[in-house]
Amino acid sequence: MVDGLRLVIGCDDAGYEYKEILKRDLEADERVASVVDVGVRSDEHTPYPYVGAAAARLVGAGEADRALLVCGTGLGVAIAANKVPGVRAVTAHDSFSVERAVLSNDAQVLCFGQRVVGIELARRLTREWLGYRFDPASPSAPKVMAIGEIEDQAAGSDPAPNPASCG
Ligand SMILES: O=C[C@H](O)[C@H](O)COP(=O)(O)O
Repeated sequence: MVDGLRLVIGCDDAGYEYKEILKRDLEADERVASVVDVGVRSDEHTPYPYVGAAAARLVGAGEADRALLVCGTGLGVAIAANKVPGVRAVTAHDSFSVERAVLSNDAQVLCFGQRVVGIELARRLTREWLGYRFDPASPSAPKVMAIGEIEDQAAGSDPAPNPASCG
């Protein structure tokens, strides 16, 4: 993946104000190629699982590189997004966790809680997040692959993962 990230942004009604602010920031960032807004709009009240899953499906299908999601806590949208095959979503409200979410976990989805973190910190964390790229040759890569193997096994298509494969 190179610069020019294709992003998705979404929220429930508890995350709407932050979503709008972060969306404007992303649209103005030269590292961002596109931003697709999956809602909600100001007059919508779609429950967070549907918004989280809609954003994650675009990532899982390869139509977007990453998603940024906001709900009250950042927890519900992450749980919903993680139900989509191939998607790794995290909630992170500190700089180190945002860095490791990409560099250790190759997480494509970052989630914030509007009721948890201040807007200026959320904006800063979003800027930092855009600068990280997962290295598929790093020692973290086999562990990320193991997550996929566990997912395949849970879907009933693969044998139980072998911990030795993580080194
Ligand atoms: O994780 C859930 C979110 O915080 C959501 O915005 C609020 O959910 P609730 O209304 O069920 O508390």
